[in-house]
Amino acid sequence: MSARNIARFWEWGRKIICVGRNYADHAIELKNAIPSEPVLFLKPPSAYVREGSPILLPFYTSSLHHEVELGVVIGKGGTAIPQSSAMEHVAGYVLCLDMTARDVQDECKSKGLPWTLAKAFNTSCPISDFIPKEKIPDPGSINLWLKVNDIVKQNGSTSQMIFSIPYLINYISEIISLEEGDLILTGTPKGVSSVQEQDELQAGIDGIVTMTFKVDRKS
Ligand SMILES: O=C([O-])CC(=O)C(=O)O
Ligand SMILES: [Mg+2]
Repeated sequence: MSARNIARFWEWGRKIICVGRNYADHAIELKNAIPSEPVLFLKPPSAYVREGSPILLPFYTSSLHHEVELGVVIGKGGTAIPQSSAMEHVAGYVLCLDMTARDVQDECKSKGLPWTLAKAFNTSCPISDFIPKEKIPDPGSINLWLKVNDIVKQNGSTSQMIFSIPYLINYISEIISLEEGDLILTGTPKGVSSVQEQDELQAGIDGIVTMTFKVDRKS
């Protein structure tokens, strides 16, 4: 049997752990409090979608939002990983979209219900090609951007994150053990907005990667 290739981690069926409200400007735009601890939720591996396939609008939303985020791919698992060695557990990165049915999330929030329908549906996690760790020596100071139909909507630096990548790896792994092939979505900067059928989403990390996805309705 050939060794598994971390560059195709999305095929392994591992978990996707998402951090919410990790940028103050995005917490403020949605009128949420700035968190004192990371806000966590999960997506299943069936949320992955790769370039060439569309992002499918769930039938139950009329406000599908884009959230561009840096994804951290775990290369070495662990429990209660100390911050000081956290980066040794990182294999690389991907650019991600945390697609969110915002109207459904608002309803869940008002009823005190979990965000599963808003965040975890099929194609809710578009990802770029795998970016080896060496290509991003300082993941705490890169620029993420997203355009809808060529109009810039999001443009933010990971230096604005409230909780750093080592902090998040330590915090998460105290609660949920991390495994090789897991992905951590680190939160979105401000500028989220809703997309429609046939819109084209383009996103990138300056100088590193770009990706393009079309929005479609399930036929
Ligand atoms: O739904 C939200 O706004 C929380 C979230 O995922 C983020 O901040 O990236
Ligand atoms: Mg998000």
